[in-house]
Amino acid sequence: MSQNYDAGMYDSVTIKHVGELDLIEIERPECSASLTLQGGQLISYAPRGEHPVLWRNPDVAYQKGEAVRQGVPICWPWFAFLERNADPVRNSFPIQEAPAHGVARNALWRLLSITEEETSTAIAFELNAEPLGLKAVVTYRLGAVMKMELESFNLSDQPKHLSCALHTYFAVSDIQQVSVLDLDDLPYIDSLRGWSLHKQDGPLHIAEEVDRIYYDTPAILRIHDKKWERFIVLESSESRSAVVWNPWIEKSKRLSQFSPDSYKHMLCVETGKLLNDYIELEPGQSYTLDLTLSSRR
Ligand SMILES: O=P(O)(O)OC[C@H]1O[C@H](O)[C@H](O)[C@@H](O)[C@@H]1O
Repeated sequence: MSQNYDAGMYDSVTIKHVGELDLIEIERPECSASLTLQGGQLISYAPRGEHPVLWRNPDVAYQKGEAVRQGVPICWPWFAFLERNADPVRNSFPIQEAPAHGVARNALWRLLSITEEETSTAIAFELNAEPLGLKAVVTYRLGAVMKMELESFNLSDQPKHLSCALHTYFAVSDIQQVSVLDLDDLPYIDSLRGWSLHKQDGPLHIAEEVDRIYYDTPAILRIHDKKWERFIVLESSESRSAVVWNPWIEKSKRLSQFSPDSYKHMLCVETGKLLNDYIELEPGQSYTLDLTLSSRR
């Protein structure tokens, strides 16, 4: 690893070079996981003895400067195309040709700390986005559950408004066997139907391309997987919006690092601060978005 770091200091941590990136691998009695400094990203996570919570993409490229389509890419400090964001977010970043999903996921973050705790390993990364007047720190706690916190800091002397998403690729047995619970009655924007507003009726079953932003989401969302007889539970005390995305057949053909059949084995539920649920930061202020993932019978 290019950064000053001695893997030998930690029982649960090893470093592996894959493609062009270094992966930090965690093996503990409670779980296995891997992370990379690029994107400050969690790449894999599986509680011991269980199906992985995060999808393992067989086509993933570990290339410098290219987002890794797996795990939890961090979309920050805006989600999707900047021009699709609320006015205060757009106005905070008066830049030409803003990259989709912000600047964090392709950038090299700095390792801040690794701490071995009694039942988890904690790892923190920092991204100094000085030109945007911002800094981000992400902290992961990897144990029988996965806890992460994404802190955004306003380093500038102007108020800043930002959006973000924890673009989580979940592993599913078979996309036709899963449903997303806890969305009933919620409003959502459907980006595949001209960004029109709709209302969810019952659990969400995926049987075609889906790309939606749900509002007013509760603190807990669940993905029910009938075949694997499990619920993945997403908990966030701060997020009130979430994207649900599956590219299905046609869009899969246009995606990088994605096999034609991969849509059957993944589902993105992206806990976030999106559209009008954006983050407001006064100069010097910070904000923490939290997410806990667990797998239950
Ligand atoms: O291909 P990417 O830039 O990684 O984006 C992948 C997907 O991210 C989100 O889920 C968006 O809602 C989708 O519209 C987009 O296709």
